[in-house]
This record gives sequence, C-alpha cells and structure tokens, in this order.
Amino acid sequence: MKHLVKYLKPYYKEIIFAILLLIVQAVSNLFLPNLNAKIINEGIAKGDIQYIIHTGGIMLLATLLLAGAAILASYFSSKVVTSYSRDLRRELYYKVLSFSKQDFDRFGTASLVTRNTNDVHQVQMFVLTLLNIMIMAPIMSIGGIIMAIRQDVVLSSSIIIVVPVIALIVFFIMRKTVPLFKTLQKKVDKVNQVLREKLMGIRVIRAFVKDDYEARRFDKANKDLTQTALKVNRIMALGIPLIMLAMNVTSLAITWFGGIRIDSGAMPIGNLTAFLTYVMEILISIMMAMTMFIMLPRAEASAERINEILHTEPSVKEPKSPKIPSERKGVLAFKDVSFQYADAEAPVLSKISFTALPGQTTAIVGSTGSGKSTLVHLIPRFYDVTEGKIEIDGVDIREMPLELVRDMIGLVPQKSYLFSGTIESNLRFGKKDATEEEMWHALEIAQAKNFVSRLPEKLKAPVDQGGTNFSGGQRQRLCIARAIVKRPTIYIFDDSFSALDNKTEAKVREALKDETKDATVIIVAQKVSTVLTADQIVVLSDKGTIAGIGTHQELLKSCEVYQEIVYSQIPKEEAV
Ligand SMILES: Nc1ncnc2c1ncn2[C@@H]1O[C@H](COP(=O)(O)OP(=O)(O)OP(=O)(O)O)[C@@H](O)[C@H]1O
Repeated sequence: MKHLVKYLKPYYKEIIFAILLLIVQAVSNLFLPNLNAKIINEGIAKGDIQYIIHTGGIMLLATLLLAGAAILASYFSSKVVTSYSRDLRRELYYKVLSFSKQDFDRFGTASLVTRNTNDVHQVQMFVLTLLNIMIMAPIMSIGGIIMAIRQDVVLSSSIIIVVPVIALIVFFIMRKTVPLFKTLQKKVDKVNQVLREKLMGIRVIRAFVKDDYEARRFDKANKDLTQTALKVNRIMALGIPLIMLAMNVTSLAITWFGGIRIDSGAMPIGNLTAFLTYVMEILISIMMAMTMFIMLPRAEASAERINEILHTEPSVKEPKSPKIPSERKGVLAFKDVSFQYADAEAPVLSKISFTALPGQTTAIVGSTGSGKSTLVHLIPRFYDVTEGKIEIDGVDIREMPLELVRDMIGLVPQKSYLFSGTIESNLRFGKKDATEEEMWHALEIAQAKNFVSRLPEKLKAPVDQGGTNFSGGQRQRLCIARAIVKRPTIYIFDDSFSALDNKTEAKVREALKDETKDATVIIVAQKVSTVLTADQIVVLSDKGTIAGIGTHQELLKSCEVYQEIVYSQIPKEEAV
C-alpha cells in the first residue's frame, strides 16, 4: 500500500481539512453526552428550566457544528479519494499504453481491466475508511475513556473488563474471516475471468451447442464463490449477535451497578446516561478500527496487483539517445534476426535476413504457425528482436524514437479491429486532420466506397465496438482504408485480404499498386494468388528460418517449401 500513498500527495490540503473537520466532529461528539448529563443532573433533577434551555441551546449548537463538520469532512474525504482513484486509474492506463505486446501477453486483457477498475475501487474504499477511522477511532476511544472516568471513576473500572472482552470476540471473528475474505477476492476474480471468456466466445459456444457445458463451468466457479461467501456470512451471522449480546450485557451491567451507585448517592443519575453513551462510543470505535483489518488484506492484495503494473518496466523501451534516419525512404532490412517469445522454449524466428525496398512489394509466405505474423510484429516493435537487428533507412529501429518508427508504418492487422465511433473517426485514427476527400479516396482504393456511400450516414455511419456491425470483409476493407489514409512509408498487410473474395482482392491490390508506388509494401499471405506478382517473396520454413527468397518464378524452380505451398493451392500447370 505504501507505494500508492504518494498519489495522495497532491491532495494534502483537502486531507488536512478533512482531518481537522473529523477532529471537530469527534470532539463535539464527545461533549454531547456530558452536556446531556448536566441537563439531567442540574436541570431536570432540580427543575431548573433556564438551565435546561441554556444547556440545550449549547447542545443544539454543538450538534449543528457536528453536522456541519460531518458534511464538510465527508465532502473533502470523498473529493480526496475520488481524485486519488482517478489519478491511479490514469497512471495505470498510461502505463498499460506503454506496454509492449509481450507485457500485454503477460498480464492478459481481463486482468488489466480488473486491476484498473475493481482493484482501484478496493484501494479507494480502504483509503476512505482509513481516513475516517484513523482520526475518529483514537479520539473517540481515548477521549471516551477520559470522559467516562470523569463521569464516575469506580464505574469506569468496568471498561477494563468490557473492552478486552469485546476486542477478543472481534479478534476471533477476524481470525476466521480475514483469510476467507482473501479467498473471496480470488474467487470473485475467477468468476470475472470465466464470465469474460464465455461472453467473448459466446458465438462459438452457441455454434458448438456448448451452452449447457459452459453454464456448468460457470456454475462451478459461481458455487465456489457462493460457498466462501456463505462461510463468511455464517461467521458474521454468529459473530455480530455475539458482539451485540456482549454490548447489551455491558449496558445492563453498567445500568445495574450504576443504579446501585445512584441509590447510594455516589453518582448523579445524568452521569450514568453519559457513561453508558461513552462506553458504547468506545466499543463502536474499537469495532470500527477492527473492520479496517478486514478491509486491509483485500486492499493489500489489490494494491499489490496495481503496483505490479506500475512497476513493470515496458519490455520495449525508448532509446536513450535517439537517432533519426537522414532520409525517410522506407528501406527495411532484417539482419540476422532471431526471436523467441518470453515463455517459449525455442525461437520462433531464426537468422532472418532480407531487405524490402521502397516501390516494391515483399511477400512473406509460410505454413500456419511458421512465424509470419511474429515477423511483421517485430517491425513496429510490438516485440523487440532477441538477436540481430531490424533497420529502417540504415538505422536500427531500437535506436529510433518509437513514435517515429510507428508513424512510418501503416499496419493492417490480421484481426480486423475498429473502434466504436463512426467510420470517419476510424479513418482519421492515423491522420486526425484527414480531409473528406482523402477518406473517400482511401475507401475507393480499399473497395469500400460503394458500401459506405450506400449507408444513410455515409462517413458518419456509427461503428460498434470492434466493428461488429460490419461484416468481416467490410471490416477488413475499412482497416485497409484506415492504413491508406495515414499515407505511411511502410505498409504492412498481415493476411489482410483473407476475408475478401478473389475478385475484390484483385481490385484492392490493383488500386493499391498506384497508391503505394513509392512505399515499401510487406504482405503476409496464405493465398498464393496474393503473392504471385510480388517483387520478392520471403518463404519461411516450419522452423522459422528462411527457406528461400526470390520471385514466384525463381522460387518455383528452387524452393521446395514454396513449391509445396503453391501446388497445394493451384494445379502445377497453372502455377507457372
Ligand atoms: N504471444 C505469443 N506467445 C507465445 N507464443 C506465440 C505467441 N504468438 C504466437 N506464438 C507462437 O509463435 C508461432 C508463430 O506464430 P505466428 O502467429 O507468427 O504464425 P503465423 O505464421 O502468422 O501463423 P498464421 O498463418 O496461422 O497466422 C506459433 O507456434 C505460435 O504458437
């Protein structure tokens, strides 16, 4: 938790105000029973109406002060914690934005979301409780004891018995429940995880008629959570009445012994009512302080999960002294590049060397899982190479400013993804000041102009999260258009024509030819028809090495892996 304290610093003024107001609240609270005792002893017992009105007036003022202080304290503490959690969420979000794909893989999307929402909420609630209890509990308990002694020293000896008894009961309840609360947190996480996964894959579940099976899996996680929650509630259901019983017995005993002392004239009657109130305030403060310990493990677990993100050094770093290429042509060179995923046993890519030139199309082919997507993900530095280097215009991309590298690249990912908003907001993603003309031009090249112009809102047509209100092929074409609007130096099409029929694909590639005539184009493809006309084809073997480089004709003659790929898709006589 202590690492997260620094985020409270900007709000120290509000914290001081809240603390002062809480002190006013606690002190006024302590004086009220005393004034009440005085009214009973001096006013009611002696029939002094003037005294009752006078002291009652003071009580009223004290109550108003208390209420005012409580409202303002709550205002300031709420302001502190909501601003604190906002800052924390922002910090987490910015940190996550700086993560490489490797860091994302490590945490997982679901966990990153839970940490930014649920975990921040847990910490926020703890800070709010801490702020209140830390001030109120010591003043109320210590002040309560002092005030109780002032009412009656002899009766105060009961506090020595009552406080440890109640503290012991609360301690035993906590000892049982705190570990359960910890488990509860993990089980809530599990339910979240199962739910998220199932909802994301709902179509697959339906298609495979696995609704019942998946419902049972969810039931299991849910039942697990319920059982732990029930255990906690059972202990609480037993513990809370036990505490109430102890408090009522205390109240009864104090009234009993107090009655005897009043009877003998050793204590005025008003002091007994005040004494009872003070003892209850002491006990409530102790219980409040104890609830902190119930919240602490949950908040600590959440703080740990938050810190884990905040302390993660992004695996892809900005260079210390960045180099900028003297010319930005887009000459892309892989030099003996090897790459291994963090948890993998063997490298996915080994000793890859080739150069992709501006004005040319370089195709990457290979069987599924050969490392084609991995290879192109190395270019925008989603991951850094394990060995060797990648250069753009003669400069190692690890030495170039990250923003510049990514700015030079227009990537159309394998999985078409659009953001919620409009077609226009998606197209402007890479160039925020793109004109309507530029957008229509990009849509025309991507063969998306027809269907977009048929939409009633045209460029303003709404896009749902992920682009789910468009078909796979439409989504893919919009992603191609998005990359074109950016007018990058290097285009990367990662299997980006897979959802298009052959005719549309041919049209897109034909239109692209002119648009990308000065750019470096990298195309990852499964379909041989996509790569036939490429200036060079890089063939990856199953082991992630280069099996051959050349044009279609050259490779057909010399590369066995390429021949296998080609002949599996088109007849021998048509391939030549
Ligand atoms: N994030 C990851 N962590 C660990 N291993 C991964 C990760 N992503 C991919 N791999 C592994 O790396 C290998 C290459 O995957 P990659 O996606 O690059 O292949 P690909 O040639 O693009 O396949 P496809 O044609 O099916 O898209 C695979 O064996 C895959 O299991």
